[in-house]
Amino acid sequence: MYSVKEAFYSLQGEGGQAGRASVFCRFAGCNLWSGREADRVSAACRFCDTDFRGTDGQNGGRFADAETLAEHLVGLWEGAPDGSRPQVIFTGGEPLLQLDDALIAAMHDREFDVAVETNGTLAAPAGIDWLCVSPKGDVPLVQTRGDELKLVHPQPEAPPERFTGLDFRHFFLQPMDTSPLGETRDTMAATVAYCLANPRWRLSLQTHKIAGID
Ligand SMILES: C[S@@+](CC[C@H](N)C(=O)[O-])C[C@H]1O[C@@H](n2cnc3c(N)ncnc32)[C@H](O)[C@@H]1O
Ligand SMILES: Nc1nc2[nH]cc(C(=O)O)c2c(=O)[nH]1
Ligand code: SF4
Ligand SMILES: [Mg+2]
Repeated sequence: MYSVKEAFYSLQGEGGQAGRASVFCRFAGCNLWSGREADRVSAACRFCDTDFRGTDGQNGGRFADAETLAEHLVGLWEGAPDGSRPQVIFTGGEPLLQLDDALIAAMHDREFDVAVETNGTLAAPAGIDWLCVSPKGDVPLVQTRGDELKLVHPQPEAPPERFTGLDFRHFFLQPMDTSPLGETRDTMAATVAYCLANPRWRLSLQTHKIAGID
């Protein structure tokens, strides 16, 4: 059984695949925050910009098996058959609490590339085509390889230097959106300055927020 908060067709907003049309599957639940505002200050991850509680969002629900969920997600693809590969992005919440070999295989059977956005606290299954790991504070990192490491910045307990030795093809620094915290801190300047001084890091902006899309 899979619990999905919401699913939708949009453009990947962040990281090295930014701008690519994708079906998003947002799983319900996370191991670093309950999702309740009252718990935010005491959570292991405190700056989350996402509502991942329950299964009541657009195209959300509970799905009995991988084939059923895969059919549901394929049905949300709106792109023309132009020779490009369709992509599904599994996110959340924390997708690695639910994503398994059967669901990856079911999407591959339907000719979809599989991308994942994870906090890196759980080992990723094999066969993921684009793995994005986004470490959180002082929480131990288990998944130390992947396609991109996308660090939200600044996090006093997660300085970028801690991660440059890891096995990733791309290193992105993404300015923290402080609006979920009810703050208006300028995180952009520090993020730009770090990338200018440390050129193996590239700037990742949340372009979907600029574009006004999901
Ligand atoms: C909502 S998380 C879900 C996937 C997974 N739990 C994770 O943290 O990577 C998706 C992406 O949004 C990023 N993110 C969450 N809150 C953010 C914020 N306030 N500002 C910038 N990025 C944020 C996360 O770091 C992650 O890369
Ligand atoms: N457009 C868009 N791109 C995204 N990339 C990662 C997202 C996420 O919440 O995991 C996200 C999202 O929520 N929307
Ligand atoms: S780990 Fe990801 S989904 Fe969980 S609270 Fe943090 S940003 Fe949100
Ligand atoms: Mg998001």
